[in-house]
Amino acid sequence: MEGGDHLAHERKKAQFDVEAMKIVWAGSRHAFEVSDRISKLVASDPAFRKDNRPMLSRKELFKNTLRKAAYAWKRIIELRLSEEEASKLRFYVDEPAFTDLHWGMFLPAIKGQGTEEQQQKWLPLAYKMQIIGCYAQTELGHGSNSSKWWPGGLGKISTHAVVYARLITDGQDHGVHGFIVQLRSLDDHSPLPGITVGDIGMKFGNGAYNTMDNGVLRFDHVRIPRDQMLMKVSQVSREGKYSQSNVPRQLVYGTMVFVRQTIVADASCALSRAVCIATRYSAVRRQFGSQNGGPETQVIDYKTQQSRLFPLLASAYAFRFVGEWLKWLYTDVTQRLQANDFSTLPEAHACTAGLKSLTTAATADGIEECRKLCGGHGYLCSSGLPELFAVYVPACTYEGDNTVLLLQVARFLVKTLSQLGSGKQPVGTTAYMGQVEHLMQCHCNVQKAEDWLKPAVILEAFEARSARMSVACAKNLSKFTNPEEGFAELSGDLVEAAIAHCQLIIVSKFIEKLQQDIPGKGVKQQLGVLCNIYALFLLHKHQGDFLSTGCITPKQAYLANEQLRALYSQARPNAIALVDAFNYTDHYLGSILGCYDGNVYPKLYEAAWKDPLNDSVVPDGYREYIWPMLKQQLRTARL
Ligand SMILES: CC(C)(COP(=O)(O)OP(=O)(O)OC[C@H]1O[C@@H](n2cnc3c(N)ncnc32)[C@H](O)[C@@H]1OP(=O)(O)O)[C@@H](O)C(=O)NCCC(=O)NCCSC(=O)/C=C/CC(=O)O
Ligand SMILES: Cc1cc2nc3c(=O)[nH]c(=O)nc-3n(C[C@H](O)[C@H](O)[C@H](O)COP(=O)(O)OP(=O)(O)OC[C@H]3O[C@@H](n4cnc5c(N)ncnc54)[C@H](O)[C@@H]3O)c2cc1C
Repeated sequence: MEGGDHLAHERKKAQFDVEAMKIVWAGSRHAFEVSDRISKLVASDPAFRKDNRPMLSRKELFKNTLRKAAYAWKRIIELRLSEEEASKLRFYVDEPAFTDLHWGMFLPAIKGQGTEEQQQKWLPLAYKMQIIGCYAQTELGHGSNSSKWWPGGLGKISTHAVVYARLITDGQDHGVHGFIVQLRSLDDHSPLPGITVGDIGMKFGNGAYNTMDNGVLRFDHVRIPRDQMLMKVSQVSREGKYSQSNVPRQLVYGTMVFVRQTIVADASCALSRAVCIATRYSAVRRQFGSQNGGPETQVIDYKTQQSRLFPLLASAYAFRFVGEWLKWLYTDVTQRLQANDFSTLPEAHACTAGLKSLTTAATADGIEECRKLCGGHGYLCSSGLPELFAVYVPACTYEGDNTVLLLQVARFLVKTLSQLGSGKQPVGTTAYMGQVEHLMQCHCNVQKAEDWLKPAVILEAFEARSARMSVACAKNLSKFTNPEEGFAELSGDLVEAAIAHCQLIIVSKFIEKLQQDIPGKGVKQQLGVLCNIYALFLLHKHQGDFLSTGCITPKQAYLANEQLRALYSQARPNAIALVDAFNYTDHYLGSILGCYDGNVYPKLYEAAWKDPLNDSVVPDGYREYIWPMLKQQLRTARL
């Protein structure tokens, strides 16, 4: 390796089998092999180069994305890639594009809400990319009748859209329904009569999400054929008669449940990527602390650096496992829906909404923290972190604003509690509410720091905190005569209760993961350390909740923090190997600071000279603006 492996000494410190951890991270040997093969395929193909993105104008950037998308599709066909491989290829190309919405929302919306007949008609066209679709729900203003605004892929490329609009028959408003609408001619791509469509303009960050054509759409007397209304949930007959299938109306929002579940898995990817960069760089970077003329301290050895970095490393793993579980939950609810069992839909909605909110918020904040952990160099585009942040941060808003989603979770929690009175036993992620009487009065029995390593102790503390916060909200709500008024007044507390519940889910799924058989020397032990870091970090951060609800004492909070410090020391020698287990190529990371060999400084130096500003020694504009100014100063000085 050119320049040698500057992190080799760190890799030797690992106390576990990194190859085995790679399989755990990927989810299975098969998933690992697909991911490994496809990531290398993308990394080795110059057509997928991405380091020039920050330098390109919007038009160049967008055209480049179209080129990459077409080339990716060509490779998918040539190599006869499976759906799984093709989706990995798009993932590793790592550039937001209209194809994300085509595959990620347009197709799932038709699958989830279209009748068999509609699926047979539209899906083959979409699978072969003979039509390109987007998902048009959000409006410019309020309501479902102004202009669509934001849909990705809509602005310049989509030929079709699933449009959400109010259905009115015989003067009666039946609420929002999905319709497949053709937007553009399949011959010359011009908008069809009555359709106004275009891009909404530049977004946050240079390059970044500007590869996407988020769009605006208006209709003027556009006729949508009756059979293009998605009719699985409700139907309109030829005579204009409206009817509903014997299924919950909420299925209209099913695409969001699907996509939110994928967003949780994506959060672990984005966070792990930032953490990989910050961890490798923290091991390379030395700053101060030299004794007797020896080398300066690696910044990763500073406890403050560890207390900021290692919880993020642990969160990346936690989100990975909760994402895996959420995928299982989604598959389970889908199978039940097919068998007309709708009982788990509200829980699936609450879990996907809440976990989407929690994981995206923590990831967006985590990426920014990683930038700061890399000091000044983190601010350079070549660190990969500014672009990653700019691309990632809208995840806190799209697919439902995070606060709005937490309010959905809060409604579910309040409903669950109110049903306890009627004897309905909560199941799944709310099963703990069934022991609410115990959880309202139990005492944490931690007496020494190591007691905090017991999974049962951690679980009970998180369950008690969540139950007590939800019960407090329910009690306060009961004081209002108008429940909606009460909900609005107490929404801040309700959001906090929802956060406590979702944190409990993540912690409990990490603990459940550790109860499985996990092969590989030291792998389970390292995951145990990360699980405890994740749980105790949350406990430390939210100790106000735990203390004010009386779940723990101040002494126990102190002991949790003491244990946390000890866990950081255990994680330290394994840190580099734990990020190597993500198996990211340098191409995917897109970061000089995070490169595998840790040969950061020569690469930074070399990259600087490639900046277009360094093409000439004297910059454009010097003669025009600076030289006359200097000359003027010179003249004044001589006078
Ligand atoms: C779905 C919204 C718009 C509904 O709002 P509203 O009409 O006010 O209804 P309620 O919030 O009162 O809910 C009624 C009822 O339905 C349940 N419910 C809500 N959502 C779902 C769901 N997804 N699945 C199942 N059930 C659901 C809710 O619990 C209530 O049940 P009750 O038993 O209590 O009656 C609103 O809730 C919402 O989700 N807003 C967010 C809008 C959103 O996510 N938009 C996404 C646009 S696409 C996008 O952003 C794409 C991004 C790009 C990319 O992903 O790359
Ligand atoms: C990059 C990007 C891509 C997108 N892609 C798509 C797409 O492909 N298709 C599509 O249809 N849409 C898309 N969207 C739109 C996205 O789904 C919406 O922006 C999102 O759902 C939030 O809705 P809003 O913009 O109307 O925010 P608002 O609802 O106006 O939120 C503004 C503020 O009000 C608060 N608020 C709103 N309602 C409540 C409430 N009931 N109680 C308390 N507080 C509240 C919110 O918390 C927030 O702080 C995209 C958005 C972005 C940024």
